[in-house]
Amino acid sequence: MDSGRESYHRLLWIDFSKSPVAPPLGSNWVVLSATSLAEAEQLLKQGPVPVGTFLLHPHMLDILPTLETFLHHHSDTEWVAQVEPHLLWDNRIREFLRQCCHDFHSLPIDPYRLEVVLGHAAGMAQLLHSTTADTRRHNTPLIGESPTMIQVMKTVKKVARVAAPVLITGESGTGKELAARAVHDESPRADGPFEAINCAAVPASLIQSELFGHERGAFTGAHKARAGRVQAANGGTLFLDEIGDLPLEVQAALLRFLQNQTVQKVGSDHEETVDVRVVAATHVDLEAAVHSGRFREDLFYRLDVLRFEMPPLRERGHDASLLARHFFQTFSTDRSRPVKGFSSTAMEAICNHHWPGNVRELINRVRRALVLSENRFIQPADLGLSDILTAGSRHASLETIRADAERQAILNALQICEGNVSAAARRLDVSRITLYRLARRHEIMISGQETSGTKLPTSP
Ligand SMILES: Nc1ncnc2c1ncn2[C@@H]1O[C@H](COP(=O)(O)OP(=O)(O)OP(=O)(O)O)[C@@H](O)[C@H]1O
Repeated sequence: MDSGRESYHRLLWIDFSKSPVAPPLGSNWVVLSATSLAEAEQLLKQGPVPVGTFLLHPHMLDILPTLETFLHHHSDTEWVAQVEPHLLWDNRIREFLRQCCHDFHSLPIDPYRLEVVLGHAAGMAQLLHSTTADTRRHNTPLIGESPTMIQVMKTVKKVARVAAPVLITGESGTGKELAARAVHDESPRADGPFEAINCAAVPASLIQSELFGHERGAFTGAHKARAGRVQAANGGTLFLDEIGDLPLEVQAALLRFLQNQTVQKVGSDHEETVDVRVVAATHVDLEAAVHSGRFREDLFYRLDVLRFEMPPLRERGHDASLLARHFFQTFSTDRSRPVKGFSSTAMEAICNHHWPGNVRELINRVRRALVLSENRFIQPADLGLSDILTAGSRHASLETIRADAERQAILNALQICEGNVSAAARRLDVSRITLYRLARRHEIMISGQETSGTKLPTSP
């Protein structure tokens, strides 16, 4: 395969309708259009196409099995379905999307959202094809060089070795799912399946059968028996995202499964044994949910065996700029006036922004800047961050600026010294005791002291 970055923006656009729509995409995409599977087949024969998308209309339910075979046959391409929203309630479509597609976009087309989804698919294709199958499995895809992220990566490796459940906490968009995948990839189960389910995204009435499957006729619309996600994860890992949103009755079933490694389909009277490792994630405080009666205490203790937190992006020092450069590379285009990179003020804005939406927000801002920027180098305004620098310089008191600089200097020193407190203290020309005191003041946690802020690793 051509290893050039541009080649990842080759896109196959399949529209089966009589009057196909013109793809509303930026010129960064090299679009190959097809109106039938035969035409698509011909185009795919001419060379690899990393991303493919097709419009799924209701009249196509009949050809779903043919489409499924076609997509499986071309599984080197990352497929994105464009679907009429009401079709998403059809179990066949849901299963089809889950089995055959990288992602889906609900119609009508929203060019910006569609570009984001296709961009992710292109990024994923690049990631998958630029590494061999072997190194892919053993390389964590988490990017970061800050002490907090290095600590996360070490923790991932440690927890991957054991079979106990893992609980990943952290704000939305910090990379909890990515970390869960890394746990799976580093574990002895790496060759098994990784099944992810977002408990908040599935309607409460469907989640039990989604997780554990159902027998034919178990409820209205259950035309045939189906295995659940737990069974699908047999031999691998089940990732339960937003576990705090699981309804109480499903929590009871999940607890039984965690205790016995057995599942019972909805409408069935017998249990099946499965071998599944559970990784759960939450952005809400599960302990508080237990106190308020929204989450079962016994389930909480079952899940909370190995816990780690994904730090918010604002606590990862220069990782924000590292990630910005990474996503810039991923989504960069071959436009006639290509954007070359970030201006120094844009980088400053990236480092100063609070990132409430974490890495997901960063991805979106970089993508938007790449599409909208009229400049050779991305400016703060292209990122929607022009206020940051001016607001920062207008309102921040000298004391705040000094405190920020002190905190950043400590984080940098610890990062450079790989968490070695003595070396970092020497570098900053302060005593170890002073460094511990300052770290406590700035809520930077170094092992051996108790604060609730940023956690940093220490060398032995
Ligand atoms: N350290 C990282 N390196 C590279 N990409 C990252 C990193 N962290 C997050 N991402 C990317 O950011 C996006 C959001 O990550 P992810 O979905 O894992 O977050 P999350 O914490 O599970 O979010 P939510 O709580 O909303 O489900 C994904 O596209 C992911 O690939």
